[in-house]
Amino acid sequence: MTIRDDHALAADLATEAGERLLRVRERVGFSDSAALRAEGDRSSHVYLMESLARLRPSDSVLSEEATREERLDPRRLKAERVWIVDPLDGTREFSEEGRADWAVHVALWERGRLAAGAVALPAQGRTLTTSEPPELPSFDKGRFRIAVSRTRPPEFVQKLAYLVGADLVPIGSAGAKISAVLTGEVEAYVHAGGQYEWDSAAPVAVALAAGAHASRIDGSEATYNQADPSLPDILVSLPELAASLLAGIRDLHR
Ligand SMILES: Nc1ncnc2c1ncn2[C@@H]1O[C@H](COP(=O)(O)O)[C@@H](OP(=O)(O)O)[C@H]1O
Ligand SMILES: [Mg+2]
Repeated sequence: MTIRDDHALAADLATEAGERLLRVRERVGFSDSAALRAEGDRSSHVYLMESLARLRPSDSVLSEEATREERLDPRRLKAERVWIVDPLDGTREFSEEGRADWAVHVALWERGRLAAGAVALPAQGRTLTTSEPPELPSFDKGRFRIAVSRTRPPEFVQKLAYLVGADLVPIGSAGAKISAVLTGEVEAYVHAGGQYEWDSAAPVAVALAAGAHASRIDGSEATYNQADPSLPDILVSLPELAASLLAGIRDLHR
């Protein structure tokens, strides 16, 4: 692997981790889905940790699959550069044969902001990256589509869809849902009720680089590398839709 810069490194690592996950699916099979999920999470985490230790030895890493002690390591809060990774986002969908809505997330946080990121969608054969952000589709007035969790859709989102004139599209994985906004399968993603920094850091980095709207659902900036990695809600949309979605969410929470 030749390492050009942080954007290229994020893309290369996410893509390679994704190819390894496709091989794990082939090797382990789908008959014992718990075993497949565990092997996918573990092997992808080990690959990303070993690669980052070798290629960026001075940087810190925050990974979903790290131990609690590793995640709470106070050195991360003093570090200038922290890689925030989700080795397998949409673990449930990864373990279901035929599903392509799962992802590998690799983001770099540097001195207070997301500096680079990549989302690999291995079963879709593509990686979205900050080095070459996707060109956003344009939005014509009319009904639009909001991606929601297949298994944990926020309670208010059905009402929100009614209010703003949208249809809900259940998709697994935060990375796959945010990618769906950037590639034109849906126009927005709304989540609330629980999530962590690794679920959104890389896809939000790519969304912002592409010119999409990405924020907390109250409109404030999503901030990363906090002591508590919980980041329970997120809104990503085409820029034209952000104001009406934020207004709708505000009305429903009044
Ligand atoms: N209420 C909640 N609490 C904690 N994590 C949540 C959550 N809802 C979704 N997530 C996490 O966000 C990711 C996308 O979820 P979903 O597919 O339901 O939209 C999943 O990551 P992992 O697959 O990495 O665990 C899932 O665990
Ligand atoms: Mg995740």
